[in-house]
Amino acid sequence: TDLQTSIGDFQFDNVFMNASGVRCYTEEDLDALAQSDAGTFVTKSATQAKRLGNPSPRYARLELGSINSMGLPNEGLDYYLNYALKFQEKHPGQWIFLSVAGLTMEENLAMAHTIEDSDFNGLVEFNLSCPNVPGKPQTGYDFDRTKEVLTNLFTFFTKPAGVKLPPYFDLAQFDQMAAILNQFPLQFVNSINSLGNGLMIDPETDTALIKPKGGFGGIGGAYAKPIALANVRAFSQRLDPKIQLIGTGGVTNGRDAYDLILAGASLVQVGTLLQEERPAVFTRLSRELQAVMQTKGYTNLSDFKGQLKTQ
Ligand SMILES: O=C(O)c1[nH]c(=O)[nH]c(=O)c1Cl
Repeated sequence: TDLQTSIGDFQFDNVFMNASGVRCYTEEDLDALAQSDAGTFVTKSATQAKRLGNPSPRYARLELGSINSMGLPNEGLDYYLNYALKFQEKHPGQWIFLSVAGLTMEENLAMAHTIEDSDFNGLVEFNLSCPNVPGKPQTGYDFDRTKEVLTNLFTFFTKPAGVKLPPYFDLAQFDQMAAILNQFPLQFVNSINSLGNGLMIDPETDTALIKPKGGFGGIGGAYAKPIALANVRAFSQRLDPKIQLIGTGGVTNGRDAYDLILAGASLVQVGTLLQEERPAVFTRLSRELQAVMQTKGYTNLSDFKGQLKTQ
C-alpha cells in the first residue's frame, strides 16, 4: 500500500507531516523532519522579526494531549525563507511549506511580498489562528477581517497558498467561512489549529500549569480529534473541490490519520504526538496507517479519501 498524496500539482510520497510550531523552529529541527519518513514539513509560523515569545513554562504535556501558549517565538521570516531556498536547491522535486503569522495586516502583506518576490517554489500556509499572542484576537474568528486579509493578499500573491484555521463549533460558521474561502484561489485549507484558550491545573499546587495569559493556552492531542474530524469534514463538504484539506488534530495512531483522510484530508499533520515522540513517529504512523488500509483492502489514499459514510 502506498501513502503518496498530492495538493494541486504538488506530489508527496507520504501523507504525514508536522504541524507548524512542533519541532520546526531551528535548522536542526527542520533537517530532522527532512530526514524522517514524513512526506514534507512546515516551518514555525514566522513574523518579520525574530520573536522570543511568551515566558515559560509555556508548554505542558497533559494526560490526553498538550497545552501551549508559546506566543509565536520564531527566528523571523528571512531565517525560514533562506532555509527553504537552500533546501529546494539540495532537494529538487521535494515541496515544503512556509508558515507565516503576521501580527498585523501590514506585516502579513509585507511577508507575502517578500515570499512572492523570492524563488521559493513550495507552498505558503497563512496562519489565521494563533491563539496565544496577548491582545491579538485570532483572525480566523473575525470573518470580515479574514476576507480583508485574503482580498489584499490575492491582489498580488500568485504562489500556491492556503490558510491554517482555528476550530469552529457552529454549522453557520462553517457556512460563513466556506463562503469566504471559496472566493479565493486557495490551494488548501488546514483545519484545525489548537483549541484556543483552554486551561489546566497542577494538582499539587492548585496552580495553572502554564505561565502566560493566566494559564490560558491552545489545547492539542487526543482532546482535539472529534473537533478536527468535524472541521475537516465540514469544509470538505462546503469548499470548492479545487481547495484541498489538510487535517490536523488528535493524531495518536494510524487509525486517527485514516479517519482524517476519510473526512477529506489530503495531508495529515501531527503536533502533540510529534512533540512527545520525535520524528521517528512518522515511521510508526505510516506503518499503522498501511495496516488499517490493508485490512480494508485499500492500496492508496484515493481508495477512501473523503469516503466517510453517514447513517
Ligand atoms: O503560541 C504559538 O506560537 C502558537 N500556538 C498554537 O497552538 N498555534 C499557533 O498557531 C501558534 Cl502561533
